[in-house]
Amino acid sequence: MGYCFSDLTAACQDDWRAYIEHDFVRALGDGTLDQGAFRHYLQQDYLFLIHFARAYALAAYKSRTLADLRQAHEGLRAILDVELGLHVDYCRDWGIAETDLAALPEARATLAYTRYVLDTGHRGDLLDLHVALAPCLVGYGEIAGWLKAQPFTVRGGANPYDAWIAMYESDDFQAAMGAELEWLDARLAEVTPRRFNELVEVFRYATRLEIDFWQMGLDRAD
Ligand SMILES: Cc1ncc(CO)c(N)n1
Repeated sequence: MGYCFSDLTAACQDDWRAYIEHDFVRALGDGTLDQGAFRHYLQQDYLFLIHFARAYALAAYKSRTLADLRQAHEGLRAILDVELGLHVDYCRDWGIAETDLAALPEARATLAYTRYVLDTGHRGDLLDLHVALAPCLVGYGEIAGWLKAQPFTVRGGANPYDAWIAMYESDDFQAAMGAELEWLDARLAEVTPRRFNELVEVFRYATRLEIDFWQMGLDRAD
């Protein structure tokens, strides 16, 4: 006993690295990503963020303490007031209007990932739901840090994706990731080996679905 978040990534190391170091991420870093692929990703990410917000509403419903309820409320507020607002502005800069976003058909990879998270939350408890959400929040924070450390990463005006990287390396996003890690470490410290193995499976599926999400962008898959 006495698990922590890094035990989850260690238990699915190959999938975790394949997600963090995906070709989509590398091409964002060196600025060579196909712009049509990025636009497709941005559109699907709008739909993703709407379901991500719903998952925090589910976390509120699943909360047994006032502290957990407040945390879920803050997560939902941050997605609605900050992340989705930034996303809509950012899409506009890429020539995608908000009215177009609202009418988008959902790609299968978006559907699979978001509904997996919501289903995991419905059938499980708050910890299952947080573990299913961890690849999103912790993963993107780690991706920003990984890109920063890569020699091929181009920053500033020479990289059309610089603002995307900056969003996830921002103090706000990194602080949200830190708070989530703290919450997960406290809960994982108390689980049995059997429960930990169940959570590893949830984490592995969610990580694989994040890999599929990057690939969906690269392939412009519907
Ligand atoms: C698919 C996906 N995962 C994670 C994040 C980070 O919030 C995002 N915006 N999109």
